[in-house]
Amino acid sequence: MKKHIVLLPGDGIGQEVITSAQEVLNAVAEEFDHSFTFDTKDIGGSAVDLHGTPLPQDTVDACKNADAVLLGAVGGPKWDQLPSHLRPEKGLLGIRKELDLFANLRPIKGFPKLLHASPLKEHVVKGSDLLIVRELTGGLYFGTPSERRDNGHSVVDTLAYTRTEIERIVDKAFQCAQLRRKQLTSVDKANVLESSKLWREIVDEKSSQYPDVTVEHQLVDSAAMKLITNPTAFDVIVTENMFGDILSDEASVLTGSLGMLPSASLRSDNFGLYEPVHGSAPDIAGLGLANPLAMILSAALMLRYSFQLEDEAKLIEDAVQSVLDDGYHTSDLQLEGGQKLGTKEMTVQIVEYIKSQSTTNSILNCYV
Ligand SMILES: NC(=O)c1ccc[n+]([C@@H]2O[C@H](COP(=O)([O-])OP(=O)(O)OC[C@H]3O[C@@H](n4cnc5c(N)ncnc54)[C@H](O)[C@@H]3O)[C@@H](O)[C@H]2O)c1
Ligand SMILES: CC(C)[C@H](C(=O)O)[C@@H](O)C(=O)O
Ligand SMILES: [Mg+2]
Repeated sequence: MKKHIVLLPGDGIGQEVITSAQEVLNAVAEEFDHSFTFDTKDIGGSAVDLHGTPLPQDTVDACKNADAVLLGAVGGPKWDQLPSHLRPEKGLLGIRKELDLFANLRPIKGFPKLLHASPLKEHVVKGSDLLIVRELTGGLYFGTPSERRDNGHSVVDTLAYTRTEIERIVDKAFQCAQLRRKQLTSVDKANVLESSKLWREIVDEKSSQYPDVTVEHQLVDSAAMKLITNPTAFDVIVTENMFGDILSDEASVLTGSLGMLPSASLRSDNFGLYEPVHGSAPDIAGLGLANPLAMILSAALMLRYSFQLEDEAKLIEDAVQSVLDDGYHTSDLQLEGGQKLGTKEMTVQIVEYIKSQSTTNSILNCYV
C-alpha cells in the first residue's frame, strides 16, 4: 500500500518524538512491504519563527493533499507573550478547523507492567479501558466573540454549538460504543450551561437509534472525581471540547504518564491527524528524555483508522507492550527497577521488536 504522510513536528519534544514515529513506520513499511512517503511541514512556534505565522498556508495545503497527518506538539515559553493570533496553539486549533477534524478519540488503557507507575492504587486502576470522544472544532475554543473589552477591564469567551455539531460527535461516540462494551457516558454541565442542556437533549434523542448502547449522563465535576476513584465504570465518554481536554489529561494518570496517551482527530470520512495528548514539555525539551510511546501509539491509530491496516497497528501496540514487559521505560514513568531509556533508545527497542517479528515470520515460513 502507498501512502503519503505529512509530519508536523512543531515545538519542544514534538520535534523529538515525531522522528520516533517515522522510524517505527519505516520499520512497519519494510515488514509489510508498504510504501510510506513523508513530507515535513512547519506549525506552531517554529513556524512563527520561520514564517511569521503559526500556520503557514503551505502547511495547510500539504495536509489537505496528504493521506494522513502526524503532529508532535506545539507551544513553549518562547512564544507565550505573543498576541493571541500568533500563539503556537492557534496553529494547532487552525489545522484542526481547516481539516474539519471534529472527532478526537483518546483511548486510555493501562499496560499491565505500568500498574505500579500510577499514583493511584493498583486495584483502582487495574482493568481500566476507556475511550474519551472529545468534540474538537467547536465550543469555548472557537466561539465568538472571544476578546478583551473596556481597555482590558472586561473579557468575554463564548461557548457556542450548533445542533449539527453536537449530533455528529454524539453519533460518532455511539458508533464507538457499539464497537466496544456498549456503554456511553455523556459528560456535561447541564445544571448550569444552556449548551449542555441542548447536548443532553440530543444524546437522549439519538439513543433510540442505538438501542444496544446503554446511556447515562454525568455532570463534569463529579465525572472528574469518578474517573480516578472508579475508572473501570467507564467505557466511552463523550463530551464537549474543553471538558474533553481536561478529562483526558486527568485520565492519563491511569496509565502512569501523559507520555503514554495517543489520540486520533478524525473527519467524517476517517481522514485524520494523529497526535499525542501531551504538549511540548518545555521542562525536558532537547534533553532526549521524552517518552515517544504516545506518539508511536498515535501512528498505530493512523494505520488502524485512516489506512485500515489493523495487523500493522497491532504490531506496533504489541511492540510497546513487549518492550514495557521487558522492563524498559522512560523516566516520566515512576517505576522502580527495570531499565530507564531515553527517547532514541526506547525507539530502537520498538523498531528492534518489529524487525524481530519479521525474522520470526521468515523462520516460521521455512517450516511451512
Ligand atoms: N497538542 C499539543 O500540541 C499540546 C498539548 C498540550 C499542551 N501544549 C502546549 O505545550 C506547552 C507546555 O504545556 P504543559 O507543560 O502544560 O503540558 P505538557 O503536556 O507539555 O507537559 C506536562 C508535564 O508532562 C510531562 N510530559 C509531557 N509529555 C511527556 C512525554 N512524552 N515524556 C515525558 N514527559 C512528558 C512534561 O515534562 C511536563 O512535566 C504549552 O505551550 C501548551 O500550550 C501543546
Ligand atoms: C495546546 C492546546 C490548544 C490543546 C487543546 O487544548 O486542545 C492541547 O491541550 C490538547 O489537548 O491537544
Ligand atoms: Mg490538552
